[in-house]
Amino acid sequence: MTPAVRRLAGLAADVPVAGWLVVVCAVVRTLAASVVALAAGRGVDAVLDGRDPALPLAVAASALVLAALIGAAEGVLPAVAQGSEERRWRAKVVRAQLGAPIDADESTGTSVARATEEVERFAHYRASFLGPLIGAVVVPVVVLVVIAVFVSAGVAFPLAVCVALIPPLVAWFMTRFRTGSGRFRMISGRLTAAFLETIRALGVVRLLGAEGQRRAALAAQAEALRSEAMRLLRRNQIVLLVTDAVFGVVMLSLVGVLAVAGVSRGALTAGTAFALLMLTVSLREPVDRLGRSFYVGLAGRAAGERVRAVAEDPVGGRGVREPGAPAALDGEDVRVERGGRMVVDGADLAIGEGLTVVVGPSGAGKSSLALALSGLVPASGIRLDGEPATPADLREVVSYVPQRSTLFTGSVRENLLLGGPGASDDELRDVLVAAGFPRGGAELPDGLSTSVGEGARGVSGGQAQRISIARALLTGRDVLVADEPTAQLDPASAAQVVETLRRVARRGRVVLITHRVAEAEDADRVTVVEAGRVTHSGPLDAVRRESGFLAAAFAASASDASEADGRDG
Ligand SMILES: Nc1ncnc2c1ncn2[C@@H]1O[C@H](COP(=O)(O)OP(=O)(O)OP(=O)(O)O)[C@@H](O)[C@H]1O
Repeated sequence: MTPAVRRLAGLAADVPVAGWLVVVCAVVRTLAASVVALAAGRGVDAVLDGRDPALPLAVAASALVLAALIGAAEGVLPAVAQGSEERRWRAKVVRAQLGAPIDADESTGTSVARATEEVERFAHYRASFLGPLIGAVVVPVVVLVVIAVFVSAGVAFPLAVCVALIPPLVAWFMTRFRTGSGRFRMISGRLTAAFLETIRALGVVRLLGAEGQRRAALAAQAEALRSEAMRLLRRNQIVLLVTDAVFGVVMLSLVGVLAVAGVSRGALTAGTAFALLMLTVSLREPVDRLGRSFYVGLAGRAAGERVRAVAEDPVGGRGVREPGAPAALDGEDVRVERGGRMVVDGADLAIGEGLTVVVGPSGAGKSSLALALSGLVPASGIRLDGEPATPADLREVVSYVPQRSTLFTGSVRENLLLGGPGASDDELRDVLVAAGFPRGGAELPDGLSTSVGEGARGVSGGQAQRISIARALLTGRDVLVADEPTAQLDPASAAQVVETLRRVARRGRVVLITHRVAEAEDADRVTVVEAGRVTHSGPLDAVRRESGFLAAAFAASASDASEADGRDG
């Protein structure tokens, strides 16, 4: 299949049933309009010849009513299809976004825009653009056949050449406009993200007294969006003008010349020449429609690519692993790109049984590696049971606990059930015991029914982190990756969380990313990440001897501890 054929096949696959109905309606309506033109021509001839034009005019009037009725149906079909297309694609996107985090680097603004305006544009494109687009190709062919059969093949041929120039012309304009709408999208996405950020951090903005600055920044971005929209509209108008000029001036002039020549040679009657002019007008109509909605086509196609990338991302991975056989997770020459820069660049690592503690300087790439291992940002080089693993494969075997615990408004029970739908209260209590609540959650004010608010209000930071670990354990996945779970906790809570992870690691595999090197005591292996690579990995004592970073970090940690002791003493 050539790329052009593949593109056409892809286009046809995108047309919903209503779109094909629109095409059928357009063809039938064109045939009815052709009957109107030809019968009107006969009427003109009848009048000029002094015959009764009643019959041809009655035929023309009936065909006109039919064409009008079909035209009305053509107007309603896309509107009906738009609603169902929108519901269908929005459900797919939301399911994919909830089912598996696509990419931790994607901004909230982008995710929201995709589930709202991009779905809307894509639905509009499928429901209202593709049918008329196919109509724009099919209808002129029907008109040309009518002209060849009922008017003159000699006239149909030069018109066919003229019509054949339309698709390349429109395609040329479309490719020119692609970059323009890409910029619009980017500016629009940034504005959405900036609005969301400001709303979320309104308290901080007020405390800083920075309302004016934020307002000015948002106004500047809104102005950039407005002027980009105007630029796009201007370009759109140019396209309309050019297509109008080609069809209005060139085509009608050509037909006018052909009609006059035909009549003066006696090859055409005046009525047939009149019919030819009317038919030429309906030859223009689909291109007019296309011209009016071509921006819908451009924006919709681009939105469709992004909607599809999410909606059709396989939420599930391989799904073929034997239950009970723990996944072997390792990486060779692991690379992770973020923001256009390679932030993990050639890391080799093995995640064995027990506790693997990952340490390294700030900005070395530890969090990026943790996200990649969890299937939350794309990476190359990660293997599962010796085979290259996709993010979807990894999400089936790895659970992830981030630095800030994510608990949703609701009860502890509801939050836990997100990790193990259908788990009984006894199972929830067991998992809470494993996560450092020896009384299975009875130590919380209301047990499993304790309410937590947005973020984790209602329980302490350490408790929230241990509830998050319990929820991760409920997923039953083989590897638990925790990225600095103690960074925001006081020493006592941090110690409880680390103790919990050590306990969990006794029965499985835990990867703990941390700044506190003391948490590496008792680890089964310590991995040092520096400048995007694993520089040392092995038992703590060996790595401590070999890694300058780790030796220095332990020395700093010991002097911090003795200073603290000195103060306490
Ligand atoms: N979302 C992002 N987009 C672009 N670059 C990013 C993103 N997140 C992190 N980076 C860059 O990737 C590099 C590694 O960051 P990462 O957070 O993985 O390091 P880290 O070792 O975990 O650092 P820290 O210990 O300070 O948390 C940094 O240079 C950072 O600027």
